[in-house]
Amino acid sequence: MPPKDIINKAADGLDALANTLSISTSPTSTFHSPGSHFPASFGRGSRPARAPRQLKPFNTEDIKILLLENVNQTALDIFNKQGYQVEFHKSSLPEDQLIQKIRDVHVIGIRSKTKLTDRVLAEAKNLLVIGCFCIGTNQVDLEYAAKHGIAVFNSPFSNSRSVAELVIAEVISLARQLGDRSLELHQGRWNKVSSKCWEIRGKTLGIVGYGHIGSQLSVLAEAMGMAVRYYDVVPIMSLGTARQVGSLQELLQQSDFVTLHVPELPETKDLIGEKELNQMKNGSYLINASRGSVVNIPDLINAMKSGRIAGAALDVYPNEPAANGDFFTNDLNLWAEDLRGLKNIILTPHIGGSTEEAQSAIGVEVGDAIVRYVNEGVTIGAVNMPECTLRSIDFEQASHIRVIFIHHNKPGVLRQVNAILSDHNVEKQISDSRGDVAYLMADISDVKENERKDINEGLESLGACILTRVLF
Ligand SMILES: NC(=O)C1=CN([C@@H]2O[C@H](COP(=O)(O)OP(=O)(O)OC[C@H]3O[C@@H](n4cnc5c(N)ncnc54)[C@H](O)[C@@H]3O)[C@@H](O)[C@H]2O)C=CC1
Ligand SMILES: O=C(O)C(=O)COP(=O)(O)O
Repeated sequence: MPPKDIINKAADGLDALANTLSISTSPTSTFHSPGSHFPASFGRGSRPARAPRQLKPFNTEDIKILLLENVNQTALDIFNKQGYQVEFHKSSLPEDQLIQKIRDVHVIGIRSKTKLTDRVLAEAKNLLVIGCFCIGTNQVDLEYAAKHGIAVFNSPFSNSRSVAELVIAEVISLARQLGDRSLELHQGRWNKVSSKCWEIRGKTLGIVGYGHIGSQLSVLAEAMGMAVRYYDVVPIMSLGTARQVGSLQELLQQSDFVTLHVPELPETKDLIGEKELNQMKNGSYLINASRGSVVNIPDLINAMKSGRIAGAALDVYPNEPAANGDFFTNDLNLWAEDLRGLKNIILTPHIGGSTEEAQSAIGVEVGDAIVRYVNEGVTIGAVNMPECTLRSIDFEQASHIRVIFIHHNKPGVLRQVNAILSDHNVEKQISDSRGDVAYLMADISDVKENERKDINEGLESLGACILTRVLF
């Protein structure tokens, strides 16, 4: 009978998982070489390049992955190529079903809708990694995940351009009241007006949050002849002739259009409410494609009814329907029908990042990151773990193993780890910490099959252990 305990989550007693993963040193024909993600010279200095060995920690067919929210086909292709068992859903799941399913899987892939709270994650005893196939990670309890040895990856900028282009379209559409004119004609009404319709040339765009999306938008807006001002909590280099202003109030007072591109944080909740709407220019416009919590929508409704705000475009809402075809009514958000009844408001169903280009790029980016993490333990790009990598094990190094040890960041742990590894030659090692959690990778040479188990059990027995994985 082959030895089985290759992955163990010490804190949670992961016997069930361990029993499903059997050791095998012969890669299947579907196995995709993780080494191919890095240039051949990666980290090698002047040594001649040698073929990287595929780490094969276990039968990859045993890895179970739950993909929700219509994650792109590109990711499915990557996981299928690995032989992972993929369960795919087009929408998010109600919490009780999510809890049921998450108990079983090693990987979960979500987008912005699925909330992975501590309550849900507490049930995820087998979970190694979460892939957010989007930019935002506010839907995941990142700290809880890290403390339980669960890495989280996202795609930090693959849909930024799509959001920026949508916002440009909305600036013009609001200035020309396109939504209303189109709706009227769809209803058979001809209504040719120029009153309160404007060119955007020469107008000021105020960007709140000058990160990946805000700065991309800045370039597009200037190309359309707009003046750009931005407010951010950190100093950021201006692109083109855009100018950073010192306060949100200053930005609101100067801008004809205000657009929000901040993450969901406690500090950005209701960032725009009654006070801020009153600071905006009379007849100005508000665009929110960040998160629904950033704007106080009842206050916006009042400001639009009073005419202070001449138009708005919203792509995100505090509560969003779970699936296409679901209704956007007062059952979901108390003010939904009031909002829908306003003039010159563009309401879109969270489609800022929903383009073919963005979704296929995100599928590849997050899919690859997950495979690298599962197969090689590489955390580059993780949002809640220290970022560590080691150059791949060479093909000739057949008896080398890679040890991954996620642990509490306490004094003396590395001494204990090295005592366990001291009978072997540690070829290379890296260790880094992020808050309370530390991550160690070590490649060890000439380890016999029976010694792998000893190393695994030795590391697992340390009090600081969160998760030990032995890959070979
Ligand atoms: N509607 C959609 O489909 C999409 C929405 N998003 C949302 O857009 C957000 C922004 O995305 P990125 O530009 O990629 O993020 P980013 O992290 O590159 O930039 C965010 C910027 O906001 C700034 N910031 C943080 N708190 C602030 C505050 N209180 N006031 C002013 N600035 C503040 C940060 O310093 C940073 O420069 C994401 O977090 C996500 O929630 C992202 C992609 C698609
Ligand atoms: O990337 C983000 O943060 C987004 O908001 C896009 O979310 P989605 O992938 O459309 O659920």
